Amino acid sequence: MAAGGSASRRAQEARRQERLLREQWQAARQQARRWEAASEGERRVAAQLLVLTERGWRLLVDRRWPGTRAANVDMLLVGPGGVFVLDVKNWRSAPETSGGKLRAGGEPRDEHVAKLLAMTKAAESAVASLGLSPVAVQPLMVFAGQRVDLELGRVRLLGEHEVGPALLAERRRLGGESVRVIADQLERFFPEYEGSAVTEAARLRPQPQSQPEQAPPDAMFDLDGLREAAVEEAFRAPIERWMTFLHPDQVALVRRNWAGPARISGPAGTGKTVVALHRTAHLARRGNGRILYVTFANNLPRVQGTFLRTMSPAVADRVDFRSLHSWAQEYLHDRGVPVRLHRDKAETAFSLAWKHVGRDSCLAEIDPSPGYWREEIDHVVKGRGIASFEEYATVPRRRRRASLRRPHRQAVWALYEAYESIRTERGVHDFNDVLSLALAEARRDTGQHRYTAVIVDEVQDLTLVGVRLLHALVGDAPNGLLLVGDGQQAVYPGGFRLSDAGIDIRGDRGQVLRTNYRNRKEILQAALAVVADDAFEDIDGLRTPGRRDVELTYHDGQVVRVSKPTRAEHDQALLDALRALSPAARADTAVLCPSMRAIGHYQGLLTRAGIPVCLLEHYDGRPVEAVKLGSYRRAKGLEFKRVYLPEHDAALSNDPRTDGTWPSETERERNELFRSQLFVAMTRARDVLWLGSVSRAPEGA
Ligand SMILES: Nc1ncnc2c1ncn2[C@@H]1O[C@H](COP(=O)(O)OP(=O)(O)OP(=O)(O)O)[C@@H](O)[C@H]1O
Repeated sequence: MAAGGSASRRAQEARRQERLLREQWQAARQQARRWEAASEGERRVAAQLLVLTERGWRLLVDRRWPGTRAANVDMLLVGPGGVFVLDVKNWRSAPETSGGKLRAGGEPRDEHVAKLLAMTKAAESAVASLGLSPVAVQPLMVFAGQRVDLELGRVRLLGEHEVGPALLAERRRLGGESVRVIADQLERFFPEYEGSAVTEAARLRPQPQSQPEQAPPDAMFDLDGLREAAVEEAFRAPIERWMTFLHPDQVALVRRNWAGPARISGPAGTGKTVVALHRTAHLARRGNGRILYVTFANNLPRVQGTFLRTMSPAVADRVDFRSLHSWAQEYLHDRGVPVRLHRDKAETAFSLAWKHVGRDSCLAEIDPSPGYWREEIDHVVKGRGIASFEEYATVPRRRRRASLRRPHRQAVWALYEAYESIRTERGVHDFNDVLSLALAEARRDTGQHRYTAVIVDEVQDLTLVGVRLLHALVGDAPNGLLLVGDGQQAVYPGGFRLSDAGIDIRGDRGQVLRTNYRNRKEILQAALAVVADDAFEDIDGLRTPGRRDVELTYHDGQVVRVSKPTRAEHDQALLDALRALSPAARADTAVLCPSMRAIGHYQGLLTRAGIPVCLLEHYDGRPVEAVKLGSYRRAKGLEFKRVYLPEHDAALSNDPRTDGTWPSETERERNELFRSQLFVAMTRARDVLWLGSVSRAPEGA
């Protein structure tokens, strides 16, 4: 990803790099020539790598592998591109890979791969306490005298000619100080090898050129590859810090072996997604199987896929980032199961059912709006896969406020049956049907499991059937199912417990993160104030108070409250605030709205004002110099430096009637859900949270 730069700037940089590299290459050749015990091929490999030491890399050569009696590690290289564990091979035949196996000269050579992977694991352990993610530690086999560029699982195989450019082309992960600290740590962990023929001086420092030698022409080395990579490196943007460094406790979760399904929970902004992404990359690098990373929302998988590709490009093609419903549809299609998903026709079927059996039933006394009963069918009846009235009659309706007595449940059941009969008659499926069909299919699917791991982000948004489906894909396999989420951020009605899904998470397989790395203190406090009175039940069945204890990393945030008497003035204040931002600042800014109608309104407003807008449904995580615009729900899992919430309190009827009771249980439930959504929207802000209100003067005032 080279950023910008005119052609002449690039040409200039190329000439500068060429000059520099020639000098560095001469010095490196002379230094490597002093390594008498090494073969000529190994010396040439070392010379390439010594060029890197002039560019901020540290090279450790011939180190002892702790925990083994006499084994050694050929080279460890630490630099801007991360940590590399190198095994240098002087084979006569070129390596070949096929079917995940390594061969050379017709002979299997897999034991070399296994050994290198074990050394890499030791290096990962050595740096885990520094918070370095295992995705930044990579095994490399380098072949003296060969031209090679292959991959075998997570191991990269490079020829002596390719290794230098490949390492320079690595994304920048580490700054100078990190390189120093990590190299020092590795030096301590992998001590000097006593039998080493390489002197300490040669190992670490370029030698003074006391006896200048004219380096002979070297057929294997030409500067083109290195120069190209060096120019690219000079133009590349630095990578986000979290893509390399985590808290050591987070690294431990990334690397942990779990004997069965596991769960990571924790309040907003505590790094759940970051840990899930690093773990995904780690599992993908460790094995050869495919991994499914799934969320409920459509846009989130795209964004997370972009992050993973940046963080660990080598394994990105073995991870499917999908929304649950699109994955389920594709799965059914692959299995030859016909699906006729039609949202509008299903909607019409429900409207007819409501007209025939709902509207005049006892349900209207509890809530006259058909929406509430549609949710009951979607999230409770079908979402839980309830197949008989007897089951529905006694089911605990989690996170549903209105208490339904038997006649009400009978009326719901009649409405459900009417809906199902009209829907079936019209030959259409709704979203819940897609998941139920996929679950039935997955349970029948006795063939090869297509995934070795399934990672579910924002699990609290799924229905019970959705979770059962994902569980069915990997069962209770070790490191198979990982559920990541936070019940406080549930933005859909209804809910379930893990025990309802037959998922048993015990002991260290349930982990809680507690340090918020995203929100400034003021922002988090404002957000927690919204849900302070809303205790919630998470999927483990635990009840937690709304105002949770969270450890905070950052302070000095800004909560800006703007209240105007009219919508026009309110909107003007929003535009003024957005106009004051530079184009680059707009790239990290979001305007979030509670409804589609509001999104339409603000899209028009911003566009007319000449402020570029990128709708969240089109956002894929790559930087774009436009203000992001979308619903509270679509903002799930994302974050922005600045978040603007126009008319944020318009839908909050936060004042119970004067006698302290709510107008109705269902209205209370709707308010609670809205507050959760607002909480999610507010906690997307890192540094600035803008809260707009229209404080219309009371009638007649
Ligand atoms: N160890 C860390 N050091 C610095 N920043 C971190 C660390 N862990 C996570 N972060 C940052 O904290 C922010 C929140 O992380 P993340 O989105 O993973 O949290 P989350 O728990 O999934 O949040 P939410 O539930 O609100 O969606 C991100 O900017 C992430 O880069």
